[in-house]
Amino acid sequence: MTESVDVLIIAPEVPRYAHPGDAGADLVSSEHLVLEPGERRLVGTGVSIALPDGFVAFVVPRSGLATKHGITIVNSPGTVDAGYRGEIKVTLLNTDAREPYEIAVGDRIAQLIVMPVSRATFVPVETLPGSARGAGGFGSTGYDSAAASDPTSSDTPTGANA
Ligand SMILES: O=c1ccn([C@H]2C[C@H](O)[C@@H](COP(=O)(O)OP(=O)(O)OP(=O)(O)O)O2)c(=O)[nH]1
Ligand SMILES: [Mg+2]
Repeated sequence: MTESVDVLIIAPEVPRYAHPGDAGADLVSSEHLVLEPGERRLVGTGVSIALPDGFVAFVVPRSGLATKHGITIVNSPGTVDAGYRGEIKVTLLNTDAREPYEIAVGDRIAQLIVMPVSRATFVPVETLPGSARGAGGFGSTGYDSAAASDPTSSDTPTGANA
């Protein structure tokens, strides 16, 4: 599916997909900066978009920057709402304990994933329907590959009448 997205160009270039079939279009830095170890900075991309209603764009890190230089995005995935018309910016963080990281204008610093999104209508209820998982989370299924939830576990309703 190729969605047409209006883009206001301030940056050196339109966000590009490196290869056919890539999910993320690269976002470039519109500024020169040096991220010191442990430093975070809001970095402009020079790009503003108008997503079709019913779509969202996620701002996510590039794996090469993460693996080789410890550069990540504090609020990954950053959420670009369909109604947003401001410049897309990226809150980069240098997680390297020792090395600063220099970014030049035009360097690809993040990637943008455009995808359909549904909006929920939240309906207040007294009790939620039961489920195999129930309220289990945060490591409730254990850690080793052999650990598995008990398939015979009963569905446990939650909420006021639990
Ligand atoms: O990484 C990001 C995340 C968000 N945004 C822009 C697009 C988004 O539509 C708007 C609001 O984002 P979010 O809702 O995450 O921020 P907030 O702190 O809740 O601000 P607001 O009160 O404006 O919603 O900021 C970015 O440019 N980059
Ligand atoms: Mg918000």
